Amino acid sequence: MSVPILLVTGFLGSGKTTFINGLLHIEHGKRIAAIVNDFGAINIDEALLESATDEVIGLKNGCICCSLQGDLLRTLKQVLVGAAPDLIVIEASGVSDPQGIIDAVMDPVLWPALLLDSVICVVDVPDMILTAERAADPLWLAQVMAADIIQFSKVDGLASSDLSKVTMRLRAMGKSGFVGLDADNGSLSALLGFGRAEPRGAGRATVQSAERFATLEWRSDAPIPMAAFQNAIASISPKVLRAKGLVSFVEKPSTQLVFQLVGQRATLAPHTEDGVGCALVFIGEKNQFDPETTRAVLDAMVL
Ligand SMILES: Nc1nc2c(ncn2[C@@H]2O[C@H](COP(=O)(O)OP(=O)(O)OP(=O)(O)O)[C@@H](O)[C@H]2O)c(=O)[nH]1
Repeated sequence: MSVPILLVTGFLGSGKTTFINGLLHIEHGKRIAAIVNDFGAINIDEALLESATDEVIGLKNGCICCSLQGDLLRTLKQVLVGAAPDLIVIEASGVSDPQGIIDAVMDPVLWPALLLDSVICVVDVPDMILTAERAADPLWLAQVMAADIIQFSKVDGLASSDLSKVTMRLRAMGKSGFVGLDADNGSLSALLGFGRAEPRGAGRATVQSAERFATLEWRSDAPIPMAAFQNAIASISPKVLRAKGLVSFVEKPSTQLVFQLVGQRATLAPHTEDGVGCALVFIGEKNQFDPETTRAVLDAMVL
């Protein structure tokens, strides 16, 4: 029997990892392998999902829709060796056009053993409301249009009229499958089988992201002062689309925290494991975000 694949796509910081984490924590009795792709060299998503499932495989430093397509196929073959899982969840990076991944998993050699079941696009509802240009972004559009199912994220506290407006806009784009309004109430059975009947021939030309985005990986073995970190992030954030990683502060050096920045919203949350030092990744549009200037700001925190 073929192993179903659930492909989770969505823009940078839309909530893909959070959604998958929610899914993996539901009591479903299935053995799930998760393949997560981060654009940068630090695969924080892999670390965040590790406690939730049997097998998490991180593919980093590129995009599984283009430069890492070969790695994705090798990984899928490896996952199928021995006792195959009941389900494979693939998290695309926020800069991936899912069409490249859809094309890759339709590989004729793998096809009998795998079935691309459903493509889910996580849509950040407040971002769609507040960022006027989002709906015209070719990458965002490619992610939404490739999806069988739209999963709304960040709807807590949102007016129902805002949610209706967003739903209507997506319906006008031809989208009809909407499930779960937060990561906790999505259930596997509601997600599987959705797109199975969809014809998925060789796709359209994919949206290329390599020319559009720049990334920076920044590490420090030493903890950093919290105030210096806050100041550095305040000065960097206007030019950054997404940042995430682990940080530890001199005020509590052996406690690592998970740092998340989406747009202008930054959060720090406890990490499940203790550790010292920082490993952060920043992503921005090349025409706004300069990795070397950003590195200098971050380096100044530890001098
Ligand atoms: N309030 C709220 N916050 C959310 C929700 N989903 C995600 N977030 C927050 O949004 C931030 C980004 O979430 P992730 O799940 O890492 O997003 P992602 O799409 O995996 O990000 P990338 O893969 O880096 O593009 C984190 O700070 C999450 O805690 C949600 O439904 N509600």
